[in-house]
Amino acid sequence: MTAVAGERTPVDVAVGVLIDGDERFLLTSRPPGKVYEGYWEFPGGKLEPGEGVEQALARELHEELGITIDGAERWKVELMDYPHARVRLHFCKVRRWHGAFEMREGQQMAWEQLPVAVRPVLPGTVPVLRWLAEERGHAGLTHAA
Ligand SMILES: Nc1nc2c([nH]c(=O)n2[C@H]2C[C@H](O)[C@@H](COP(=O)(O)OP(=O)(O)OP(=O)(O)O)O2)c(=O)[nH]1
Repeated sequence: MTAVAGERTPVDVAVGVLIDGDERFLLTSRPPGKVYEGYWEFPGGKLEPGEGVEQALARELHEELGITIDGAERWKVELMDYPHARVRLHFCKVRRWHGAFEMREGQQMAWEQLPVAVRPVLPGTVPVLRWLAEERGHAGLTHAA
């Protein structure tokens, strides 16, 4: 059977754009053993059956980072086609959380400003950096090539 990219059913993914009091945003590196290992992204993960976006986001951020979020604001939705999957990314801004950060999957974390210092960033992360740049009136590069 031939799989045509456009025909694949997208997998819904909840993604958190955590923003601190200095307007820095949190990036995490993809853990060892996952596709795009070592690439930097906004933390999150796939919705489980029956879950909503906010619920999945709260669960994933707790599982991966050890924090409990106090609300999330839906921001943007983006469809991405990768060779391994077609994903619908639900980006949510998170400004309040509690608990200490623990990298529970062996990933790394970095609080970033534009342009982002860490590299490489995941392809699905690039548009988010552009939206942040637009909101913030940041001209020029958003990340290193
Ligand atoms: N978390 C996250 N995933 C992203 C971003 N951009 C982007 O294209 N993706 C893609 C990569 C993956 O194909 C998918 C997220 O799936 P994942 O494998 O990280 O999710 P998961 O934690 O549920 O993984 P698993 O349990 O199936 O191993 O979304 C992003 O900024 N953050």
